[in-house]
Amino acid sequence: MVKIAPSILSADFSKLGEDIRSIDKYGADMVHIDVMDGKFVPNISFGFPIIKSIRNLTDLEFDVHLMIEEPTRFVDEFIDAGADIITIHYESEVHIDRAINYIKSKGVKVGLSLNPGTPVSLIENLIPALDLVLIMSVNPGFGGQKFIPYSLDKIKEVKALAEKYNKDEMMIQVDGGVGTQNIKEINEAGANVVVAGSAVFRNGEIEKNIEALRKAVI
Ligand SMILES: O=C(CO)[C@@H](O)[C@H](O)COP(=O)(O)O
Ligand SMILES: [Co+2]
Repeated sequence: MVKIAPSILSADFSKLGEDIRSIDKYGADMVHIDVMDGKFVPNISFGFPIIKSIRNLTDLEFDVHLMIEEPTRFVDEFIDAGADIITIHYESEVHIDRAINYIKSKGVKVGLSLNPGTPVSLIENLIPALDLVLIMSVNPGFGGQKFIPYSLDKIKEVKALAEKYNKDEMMIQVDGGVGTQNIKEINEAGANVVVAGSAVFRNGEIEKNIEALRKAVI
């Protein structure tokens, strides 16, 4: 069963607490939290205070996606704010292996994200250390973009590496442009977690939208 991680970047921030309770109530599997610094990506989203303010609203895992330069600088603060999974971008650290090991040493799950233009082959040696690989199916920075079709090939490549290194429990997560129109083929390609922002929060119809995603993957 594919897991659904709503991206709160698309939530209604005038009632964020209500939206967090709704995604929990209507069956989300984790909360995807997109942190953007305006440098690594051309957008700025939110940081520690927002994450702290919603932490006690749900027991769902906080899946924190760091689209920031040199994320290792702030790992401790994101953990203090409530992160359960910290995903950093391959492109955001010179010594990505050290960054991964540092996050692991803190006892939280570690994910590695690849931009659409970054080949899967570059991360093969890192697979054994990872709890999650995040395949960006849009160029990072904004919700509501269109799914990039060749992402399906990258999902299959990551799936093959997970099998090669006996990482059956590794999360293969896809992020960007996921909806009822493509969730089934994304899951069949090998993804076991999908991030969905606009597809979940569209028109504020959270229950209906999550149900439609669940139905579309059957
Ligand atoms: O990390 C990102 C964007 O950079 C994603 O998590 C988006 O926020 C997903 O939004 P949709 O494409 O599902 O609307
Ligand atoms: Co994201």
